[in-house]
Amino acid sequence: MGKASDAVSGSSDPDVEDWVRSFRFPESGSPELPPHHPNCLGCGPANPHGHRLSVRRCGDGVHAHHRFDSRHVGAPTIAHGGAVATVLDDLFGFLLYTVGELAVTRHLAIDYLAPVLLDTPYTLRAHIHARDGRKLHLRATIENDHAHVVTTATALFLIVDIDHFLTTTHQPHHR
Ligand SMILES: CCCCC/C=C\C/C=C\C/C=C\C/C=C\CCCC(=O)SCCNC(=O)CCNC(=O)[C@H](O)C(C)(C)COP(=O)(O)OP(=O)(O)OC[C@H]1O[C@@H](n2cnc3c(N)ncnc32)[C@H](O)[C@@H]1OP(=O)(O)O
Repeated sequence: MGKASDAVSGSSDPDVEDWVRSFRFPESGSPELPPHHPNCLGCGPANPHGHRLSVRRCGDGVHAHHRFDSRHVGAPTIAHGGAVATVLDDLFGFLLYTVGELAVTRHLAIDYLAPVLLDTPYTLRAHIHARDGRKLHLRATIENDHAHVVTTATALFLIVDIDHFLTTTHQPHHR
């Protein structure tokens, strides 16, 4: 797959430029998918507040094993819904490795079917439900060790070019 930096047109932020220059889509055969940024809140190994999500390809989709911990408490023993959303958003992001295009979250919807418990193992899965031009319609589940689905999520990611990450001033978009 190509380098994301092929279309770089310049940036005022050297950190962003570095990220763009070094970003690679991994070979399609590799099951392990790397974090897209070391400080990412979802998957970055260098972020002390992060989830350090570790994601693999699984068929046409991706999957991960994850435990929320005491940093992610909402009510006692239960993970904060925002922490769950963070992890699902990041998991969706890993599908971009299977698409080979850069995209960002435009819409994220979550059904919290049952509490997600702290210090408890869960399996997360995501796949591309449909693609319509730039629009990627994505679906995900979180399942406990008894094969009960505790959370479902859908997302719309929109494919963007690299300039999206190099532009320092974005105008709001209205629907
Ligand atoms: C932190 C970012 C990291 C991203 C990394 C990317 C790639 C790296 C590759 C692999 C990485 C591995 C893991 C990644 C891990 C995590 C990823 C986290 C992802 C995020 O956390 S990312 C941050 C949050 N995200 C944003 O920061 C976006 C802010 N936003 C914008 O920057 C603009 O909003 C933009 C550019 C998205 C779109 O702007 P735009 O102007 O190009 O698009 P426009 O509005 O025209 O809509 C186009 C068509 O979508 C239709 N449409 C719109 N909304 C709809 C809805 N709700 N339902 C149904 N259809 C809808 C319209 O109706 C139209 O349809 P049509 O074309 O048919 O008319």
